Amino acid sequence: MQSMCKRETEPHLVGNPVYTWRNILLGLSEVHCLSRQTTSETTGCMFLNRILRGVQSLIMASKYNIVFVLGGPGAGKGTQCSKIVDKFGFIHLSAGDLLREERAKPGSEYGELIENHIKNGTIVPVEITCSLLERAMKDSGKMDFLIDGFPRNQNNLEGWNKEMGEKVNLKFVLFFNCPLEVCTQRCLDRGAAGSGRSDDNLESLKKRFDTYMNATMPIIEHYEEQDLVRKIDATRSPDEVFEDVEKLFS
Ligand SMILES: Nc1ncnc2c1ncn2[C@@H]1O[C@H](COP(=O)(O)OP(=O)(O)OP(=O)(O)O)[C@@H](O)[C@H]1O
Ligand SMILES: Nc1ccn([C@@H]2O[C@H](COP(=O)(O)O)[C@@H](O)[C@H]2O)c(=O)n1
Repeated sequence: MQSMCKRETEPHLVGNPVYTWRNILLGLSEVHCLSRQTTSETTGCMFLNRILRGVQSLIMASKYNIVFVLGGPGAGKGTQCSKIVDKFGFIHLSAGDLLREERAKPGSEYGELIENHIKNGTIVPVEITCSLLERAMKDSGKMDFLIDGFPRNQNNLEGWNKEMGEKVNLKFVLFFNCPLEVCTQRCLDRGAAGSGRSDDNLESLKKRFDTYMNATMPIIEHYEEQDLVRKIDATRSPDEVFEDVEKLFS
């Protein structure tokens, strides 16, 4: 049977609501025509597949698109995220920034706990971080997010998967690879330039690196096994790093 109308089947359109509804309606109208004609089972399956693709596309369109951004303290995650935002219109949510904001709220029930974790370079329980992230996502009214500095340990990963796993489409994990010495110097310079961060000092940095090596690297390895990690050499200048980054979003 001849196709009644040209359909869009390009993979990049999957998730696009117009494409989704168009394919569902075309599939349904073809099934309707088929039911009035004698035709093979194979052709029927083809049209059913088309409908299923449309439904799948609809489900994808209703999910948040996520890129996790990971790397050591000072690797340049925030710097690159702001360039991605400018060029590709994502919403940047930094888990660390959200925790610092929560800590600063007068009367926050978690303020003290968050400050203790930040100073010690340890990781705040996922229930707190995940709910801050989900609230920020909902409040933005947008669908495409860079989630910077998350998931940082097994507890982050499990809590996120439980609460958000079904609501998101994880596109990839952007990993800024940078040696400890370079990262340390960047954070110390940031502190000296007046970042005001209670953890841009040598004592906190040692603890943050410990957490990074022992708790965050296994998470990156976990995503590597799923072929989701896009590793970038973050030792170069911000513009040079971005040349590689933008290729992943184009
Ligand atoms: N490619 C780069 N070369 C040199 N300096 C950089 C580069 N990228 C960022 N910086 C500087 O290093 C410091 C840390 O950068 P940034 O805040 O982007 O890192 P981060 O990975 O988000 O850090 P953190 O995890 O501690 O929040 C900043 O002062 C920033 O200006
Ligand atoms: N998922 C996270 C992210 C951050 N933290 C705490 O915030 C500190 C600063 O994080 P940056 O990403 O801004 O460097 C970090 O050392 C943690 O104490 C967290 O608990 N969970």
